[in-house]
Amino acid sequence: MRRRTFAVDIDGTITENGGGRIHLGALNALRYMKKLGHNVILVSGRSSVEGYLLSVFGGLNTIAVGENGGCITYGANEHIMLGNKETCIEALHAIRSEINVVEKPVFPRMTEVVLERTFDVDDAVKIVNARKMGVVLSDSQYAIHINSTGINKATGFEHVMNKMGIRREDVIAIGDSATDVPLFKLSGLSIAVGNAHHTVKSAASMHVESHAGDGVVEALNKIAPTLSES
Ligand SMILES: O=C(O)COP(=O)(O)O
Ligand SMILES: [Mg+2]
Repeated sequence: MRRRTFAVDIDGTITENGGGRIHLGALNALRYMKKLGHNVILVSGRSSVEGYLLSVFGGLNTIAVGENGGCITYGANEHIMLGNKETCIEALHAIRSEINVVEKPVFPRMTEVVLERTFDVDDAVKIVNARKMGVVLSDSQYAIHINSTGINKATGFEHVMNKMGIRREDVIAIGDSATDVPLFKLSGLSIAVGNAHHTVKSAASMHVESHAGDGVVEALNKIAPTLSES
């Protein structure tokens, strides 16, 4: 059997709703993929520790890419950090001098700044680009992230691919928002769940009708016949 690697988003993908509750059918289906011998790795804008703990308790590969690609956790004391949080904080101050923004109450971040979705991202992008601040902003539909330039879910997941010798053609990405698009482009097969914006669906190789966790179950059922190919 050809081992595939599922790179799976969390919020809006393996959850039941915006509240973050895990869709047990989706988790069960992903755990079954792991049982078949495939890799299943969470790639999220959440902290890498949240993703790591979910991977442990969820029975997936005990690796997690968090902070929108800025931090990869391989174990309790093994964290790889990509990006410079100081630069992101400077950008926050620059944005805040012109726009009212609120930091989202999330678990501590090592490499990025996370904001509530209470402002127009494009307005903030104009501010940081005009000042050439070396950051990128992205909206996961759950939060707005300020990461160092060049840091996104693809760069974070590439660290895992290099460490594990995973080929792009063997990666299957599943996600729901703009922050998953870099991962889609990196993957041999990418799947957008039904609640994804049409621009996200267009960036994926396929999309399903069902939303979030139900969409993950639908997607895995759809591609199951191809997974047994060598
Ligand atoms: O943006 C976040 O913090 C979480 O969102 P994600 O799991 O969909 O990447
Ligand atoms: Mg998401």
